[in-house]
Amino acid sequence: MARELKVGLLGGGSWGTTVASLVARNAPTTLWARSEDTVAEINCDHTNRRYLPDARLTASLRATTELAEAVGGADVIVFGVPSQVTRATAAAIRPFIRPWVPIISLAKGFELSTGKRMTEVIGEELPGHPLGVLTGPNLAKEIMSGLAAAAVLAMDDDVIVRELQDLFRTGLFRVYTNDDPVGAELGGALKNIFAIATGMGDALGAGVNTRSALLTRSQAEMMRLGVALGARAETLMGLAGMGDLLATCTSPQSRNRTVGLELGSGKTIEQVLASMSQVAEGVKSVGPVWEMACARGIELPIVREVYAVVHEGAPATSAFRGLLSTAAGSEAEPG
Ligand SMILES: NC(=O)C1=CN([C@@H]2O[C@H](COP(=O)(O)OP(=O)(O)OC[C@H]3O[C@@H](n4cnc5c(N)ncnc54)[C@H](OP(=O)(O)O)[C@@H]3O)[C@@H](O)[C@H]2O)C=CC1
Ligand SMILES: O=C(CO)COP(=O)(O)O
Repeated sequence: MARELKVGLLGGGSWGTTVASLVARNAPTTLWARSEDTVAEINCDHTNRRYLPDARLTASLRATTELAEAVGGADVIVFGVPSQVTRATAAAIRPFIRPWVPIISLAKGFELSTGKRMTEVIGEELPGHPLGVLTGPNLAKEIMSGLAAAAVLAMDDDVIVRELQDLFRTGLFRVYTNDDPVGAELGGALKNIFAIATGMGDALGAGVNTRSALLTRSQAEMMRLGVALGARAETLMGLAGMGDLLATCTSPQSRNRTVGLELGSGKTIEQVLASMSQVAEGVKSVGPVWEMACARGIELPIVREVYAVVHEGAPATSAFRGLLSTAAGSEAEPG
């Protein structure tokens, strides 16, 4: 079944290119990137050195700068652009896509202006399409270097999700189905904020005990807000939540953790962003997430401290003083 489907994937960065290369092993796949150089390199050399310096891509993967060519004949569309350009990209493909084609989102962020999840944004711009997310502890460069990984493909429709599972999986990329797309999407987006916190702590010399406490309390914050926003707790305990939290908070490859490391070393957020050429979604997500928590009266001490460093110019050292000064009551309570 999967071999008969044509796939159009939007986004020629680290993750869009990685997923396109995996899917191209299973089905004809066309990747859209806005850069002519990236497209020419993928088609001629089967590489995308700017984002995946050492990776060799599946030779059958085709790339184009034309949206119509990527999505016009596609049976499945995959969104791999950063969250803040997802709405514009969805609007731009509207004239070209066929009705009822399933759309899978890879992005792990919230829209800055609305606080919406990416499948909400895509659904508003492209109504009438089955929507899903592919997410989990999936560092692009690791996967392209041939190391095994696992992900969840989450959709409300359990027939479509099983048909699409075969598109994404390979021998080393295990794809589990999941019927809680809201929870899977929230887990992937929320963990980025905690990776910034972990990076700050590591830069300040946190020990293994401290980091373990921070990760565990991060998981508790993810559960508190995630469940209030409609996630199922078991989804947040799985690959899309706990799994991705562990990967992103501990890997030197994580861009969000790197942002935290740099903030912890004393740089301002402006200096950190000026030195980065890749997206770290947690920087934009922390504002909407903090607002959602405040609006619901949900206490998230770690998110509060990351917000203060990113948006209010507070030093990372004061974030840790702030966390330590929060009274430790019952483990079931915030703090
Ligand atoms: N990297 C990873 O390991 C993983 C990332 N993700 C998620 O995937 C999403 C994409 O991240 P990733 O691929 O890593 O990002 P990268 O920073 O590696 O690449 C960003 C891509 O977006 C493109 N882009 C930027 N602005 C625009 C725009 N205005 N219109 C169209 N395209 C644009 C860039 O194009 P150009 O090169 O022309 O600037 C580039 O192709 C994020 O939400 C991320 O959280 C999820 C799992 C793993
Ligand atoms: O989502 C990711 C791993 O699952 C990638 O994390 P970063 O965006 O922090 O690199």
